[in-house]
Amino acid sequence: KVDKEDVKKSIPRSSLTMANFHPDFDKFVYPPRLLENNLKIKACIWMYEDLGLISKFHIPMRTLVHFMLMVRKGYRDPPYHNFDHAFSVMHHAYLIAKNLQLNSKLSDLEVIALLTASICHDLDHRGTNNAFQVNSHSVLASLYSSEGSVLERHHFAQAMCILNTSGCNIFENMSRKEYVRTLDLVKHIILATDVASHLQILPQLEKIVEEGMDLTNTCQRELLLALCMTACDLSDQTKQWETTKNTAKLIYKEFFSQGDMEKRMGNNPEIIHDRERACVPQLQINFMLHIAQPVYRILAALFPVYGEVYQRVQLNIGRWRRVEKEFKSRGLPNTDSLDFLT
Ligand SMILES: Cc1nc2ccc(C(=O)N[C@]34C[C@H]5C[C@H](C[C@H](C5)C3)C4)cc2n2c(-c3ccccc3Cl)nnc12
Ligand SMILES: [Mg+2]
Ligand SMILES: [Zn+2]
Repeated sequence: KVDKEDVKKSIPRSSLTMANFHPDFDKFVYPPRLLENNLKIKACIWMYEDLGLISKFHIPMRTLVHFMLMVRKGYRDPPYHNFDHAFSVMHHAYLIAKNLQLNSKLSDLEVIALLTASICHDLDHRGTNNAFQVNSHSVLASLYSSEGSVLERHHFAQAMCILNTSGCNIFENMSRKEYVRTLDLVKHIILATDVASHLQILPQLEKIVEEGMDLTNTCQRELLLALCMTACDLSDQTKQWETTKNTAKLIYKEFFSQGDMEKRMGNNPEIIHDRERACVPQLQINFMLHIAQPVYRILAALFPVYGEVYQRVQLNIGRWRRVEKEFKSRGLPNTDSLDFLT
């Protein structure tokens, strides 16, 4: 007797509608950095499909494929701010949309804007931060420093270039009104990834937690989208220790390279960029306590199902505290020798 289940399992579920990247692919515990590179484009397309966005906005498959290939090409290869980071950020946006049932609280327009902003949010990142653009008088600074969020404005400009490339405009079948609104949302969400901007809206987010969220209010919907985007941008901190540890290695590799360049330019780098002065576990704990943890605490307060994500951030902070003690007890030199990270 051939069991029905066995027959179903034997059918190759290769069609897009039954993607099988991993049994936990749509769970908060899944670390997207584990997915092999040549499946990432297909996974990006699957995430739009699974959220019903391809049919809702009549996105031609060839357009979505061309768009994704152009986005991947639009990333450079610094240690951290590369396409792998963009993919992991988009994956967290997909998890939030799916597991927080955002489509019942936000419009499909807001969901597709969040997903698209996620994969585009660091386009053409050079591995140096906003302060470096200004101090080095980079071309980007000459373009955008008067308005602030120099890099983020460039990332959005790059996303617009891709959408304006023929055959790549995934929003082409939207009404004029929808199209304009979606681009405004993508811009708002990408600009929200400037941590300085996030810190400015933090008091308003705390207020929403105290007073309860009113999603009929457009400002509050846009604050929620900004919060979700920051949660996605920092989502490596919400995975198992291996991911958090590896991300620290990549981020500080990028930070210390910037510090080396600043020294060669005769400028004094921030401690966080100075391989001779930085104590990585301490800096990591500072970042998690003051920037990352509040993000996940607030999102978990607004959406209880997100509590498991907040718990994992807490676990990782505890792990870094243990590492910091180890670091100090061994009197390790403040080099960037993160290899000690067991
Ligand atoms: C692990 C980890 N550590 C991080 C430590 C520090 C900072 C950081 O920007 N600090 C600040 C500290 C003050 C106030 C503002 C503006 C500047 C001055 C610089 C923020 C980011 C960190 N970060 C990010 C990240 C998220 C968004 C953009 C860029 C990055 Cl790198 N993603 N992961 C991490
Ligand atoms: Mg960024
Ligand atoms: Zn980012």
